[in-house]
Amino acid sequence: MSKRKSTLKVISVDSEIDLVQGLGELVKRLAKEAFTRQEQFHVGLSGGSMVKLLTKALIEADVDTNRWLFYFCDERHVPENSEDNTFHAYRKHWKTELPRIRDEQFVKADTSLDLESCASNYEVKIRTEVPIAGSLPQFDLLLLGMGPDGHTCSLFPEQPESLQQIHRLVIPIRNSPKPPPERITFTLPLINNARHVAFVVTGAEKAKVVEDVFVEVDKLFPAAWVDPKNGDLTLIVDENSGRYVRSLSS
Ligand SMILES: O=C1O[C@H](COP(=O)(O)O)[C@@H](O)[C@H](O)[C@H]1O
Repeated sequence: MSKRKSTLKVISVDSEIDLVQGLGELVKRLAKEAFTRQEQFHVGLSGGSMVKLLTKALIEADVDTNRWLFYFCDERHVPENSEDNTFHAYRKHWKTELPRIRDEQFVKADTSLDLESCASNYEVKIRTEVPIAGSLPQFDLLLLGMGPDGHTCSLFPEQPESLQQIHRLVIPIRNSPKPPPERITFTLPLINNARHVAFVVTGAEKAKVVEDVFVEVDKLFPAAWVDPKNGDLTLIVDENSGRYVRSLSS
């Protein structure tokens, strides 16, 4: 029996140009599908390498983002104008590269609140904005990255208790092994209620963990817990990170 309930689709590409194209096609298709059900397309963003890749993908796909709403699967608890803040990173790029995306399309965390309030306040915003399915908010798409240690969002292998959270949808993270130390993050119940979760993972230093997570489904790695219960799971890898998962690609 498969170790995962969802079916994994692997898109393995040979260049960044192809990766950007594949990501652009995916988001465009999922947005179109969402608009057959509802007025808005609800997308959860990750930080790190995703910022530049998604920016390029949206430009390349030349997609109308007018009715998209952007959320943050995790956020660093730092001032909004800090270089470490994920909203700041997107805003900085999109202001010049995707100027049609408006500030009010971001549903962002209020990092001026204390850490605990920042997490609980963001959960309330998500419960208010995102359509509900099975009593939980259901994102149309979550775009996730994965670190070389197998962390995703701000769920880290050193903090396995964060994977056991069943009541809260957004939790505070203290002493994050990766700086900055204070963050908030989506939890597994929210992540696994999404209609579609897509990981985008690049770089040779992640090849082994990609195998551990997506072939072995080794639960030592938080990313291996991502398994949308009624949704689809896609992995987009480049020639370096995807070295050991070629056999899974369609
Ligand atoms: O700290 C974080 O790291 C992960 C992975 O980042 P990457 O640069 O290795 O792709 C990212 O997905 C997450 O949002 C971020 O807070």
